[in-house]
Amino acid sequence: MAMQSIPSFGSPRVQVKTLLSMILASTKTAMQEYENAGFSIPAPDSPEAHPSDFASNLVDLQKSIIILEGACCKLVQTLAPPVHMLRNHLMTPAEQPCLWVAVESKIPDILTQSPNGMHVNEIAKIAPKFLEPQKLSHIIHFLASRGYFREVSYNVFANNHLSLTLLSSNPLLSLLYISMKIFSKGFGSLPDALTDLDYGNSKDPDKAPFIFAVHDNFTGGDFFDWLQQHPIDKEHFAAGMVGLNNVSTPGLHCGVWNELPEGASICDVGSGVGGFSICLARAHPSFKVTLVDRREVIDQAERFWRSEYPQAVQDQRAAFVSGDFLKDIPGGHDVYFARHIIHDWPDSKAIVILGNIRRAMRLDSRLFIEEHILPHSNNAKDTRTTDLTEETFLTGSRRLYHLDMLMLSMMNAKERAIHEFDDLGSKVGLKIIKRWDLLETSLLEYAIVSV
Ligand SMILES: C[S@@+](CC[C@H](N)C(=O)[O-])C[C@H]1O[C@@H](n2cnc3c(N)ncnc32)[C@H](O)[C@@H]1O
Repeated sequence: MAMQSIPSFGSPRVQVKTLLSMILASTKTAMQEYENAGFSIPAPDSPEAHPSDFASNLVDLQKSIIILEGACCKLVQTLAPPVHMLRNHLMTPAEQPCLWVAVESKIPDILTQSPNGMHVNEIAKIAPKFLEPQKLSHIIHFLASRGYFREVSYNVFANNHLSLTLLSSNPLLSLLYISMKIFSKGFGSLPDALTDLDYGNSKDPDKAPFIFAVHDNFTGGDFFDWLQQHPIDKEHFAAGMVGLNNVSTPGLHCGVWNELPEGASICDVGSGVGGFSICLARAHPSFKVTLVDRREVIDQAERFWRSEYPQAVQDQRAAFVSGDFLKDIPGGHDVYFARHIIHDWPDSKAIVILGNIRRAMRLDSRLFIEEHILPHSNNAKDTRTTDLTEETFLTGSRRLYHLDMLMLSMMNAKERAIHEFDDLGSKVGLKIIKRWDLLETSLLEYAIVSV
């Protein structure tokens, strides 16, 4: 897509025109991408999934959607009175709980039996948990106003394209659960935790805002320690990570994995249950994958692989090592890979993890870190642009800053800009030698610079 840019100081009229042309261009690109991939444009009211829903390689489509979304928001923000925007933000707390009521009561699953719609009284009768029909009507009306479900006639609802994402088979819903039940505790305590003398000044994960919220009922430690003491939450966290992998596979499609020799051994540091490495092992059956995580998670990982990919376990192409990456990481692998690990930790601990990986590496080992990268820069000439460019909308994606806040509130950690990843590496004799753009994340390759 051609890049458009105007100075941020252009007149509002010019800005509006630029935004409109971005909206037009990105809409055309999105439509073209569907056509190029052989798909029709999805119908929002359709009660059936669209074949593109499961296509993870439509990167240009995803890019055009990010630009379209950013430009639409900016346009509304430009033209709307500011209190309009503020009032919109005041409404967000109801969204996740209402979505979760729909999921837990299996409303989308129930509606698949009735594509032309079902009365709310009937839905309430079939729902697995007690739901008072009038209250349920409030919930579904609210969700329909947000684009989930279609109201066919008064109080008669049908699934639509968006509500299909709430089917109980979608593992990503575990992220909705942890977001609503767990992450909300961290966010909710931010104002008090940030101004608390003890917690506010600390960069220790054991003193993160989330721990401030739960400390009365917690024996101490960081969020991952807390998770181990809460089995249902732990299961949801693992499932959510797997679900996330299903919607963010460009990392797998990036050419680097094809460069590796047959039989390469890959150490997935902080693997979780192996949402990424199970896809990697399937795509490259000669690779040997070693998963490293906390003991309880590694037990969970082994169960997950035995159920999802037993052949790999039987052929000893997957090994499960319990350990603490803040202490030690198994040595001698061809490749070290860590996805969404460094962002979980403040600098002092991130340096320890990278240092341990560095010590585990052979001189010819390769190291790949997959993370979100903030668009800040420490180069004065290269500071984040305030121009209205497509690049601005891509890198300034709101999800990035949401994650940054999430890391702060859960672990006193953060998302980082590229120079911060450079700085971390330089502390332990590593240097970034290549960056692959994976749309929302980047894959950074580090090499050893000092022995
Ligand atoms: C955000 S998850 C990322 C999981 C996986 N890399 C992925 O992308 O799906 C962070 C992982 O780090 C693990 N972890 C946290 N502290 C750890 C420690 N001290 N040693 C080993 N693993 C740890 C957690 O159990 C969790 O599985």
